[in-house]
Amino acid sequence: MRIRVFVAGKPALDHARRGVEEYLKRLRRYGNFELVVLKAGDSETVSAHLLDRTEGHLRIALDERGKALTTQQWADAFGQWEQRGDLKHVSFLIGASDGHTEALRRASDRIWQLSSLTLQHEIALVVLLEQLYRVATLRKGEPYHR
Ligand SMILES: C[S@@+](CC[C@H](N)C(=O)[O-])C[C@H]1O[C@@H](n2cnc3c(N)ncnc32)[C@H](O)[C@@H]1O
Repeated sequence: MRIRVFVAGKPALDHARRGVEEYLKRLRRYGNFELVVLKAGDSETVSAHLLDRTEGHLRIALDERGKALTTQQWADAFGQWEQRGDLKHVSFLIGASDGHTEALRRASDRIWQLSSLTLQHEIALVVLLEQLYRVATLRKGEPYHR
């Protein structure tokens, strides 16, 4: 199962770029994680590209209005997806400055939040990668998550 994180535009904020690099480096030990950076643009364009690039994937739209889950619930969801023999790609989708379009929300399998606060998209990316790292260590029984 390949886990992809999609974001529009390379992180420009220095602190976000360093956070992204750090968690991607840490995630390398845990298998198939990839960050895909799409061209930046308005919500319509970015959502259309996200849909185009994730055809056939299990799509998780990240959105402040989404469902709030615990880290353990994220880990349980990963476990269930792995049990499914048919699931090759799970993709996490971060939206543009004005968020995801309604079409993308409808086409997503899950809509999850990272918090109920509105985060700048590069900060949302760092929080998401840290959470994926946390889930990976939790599932291996490693002591990072407590
Ligand atoms: C600046 S936010 C967009 C805010 C926009 N007003 C909206 O209604 O979605 C850009 C992207 O960052 C991600 N994001 C920001 N805050 C988030 C949160 N608390 N939980 C999950 N994703 C978030 C989402 O993918 C969002 O589309």
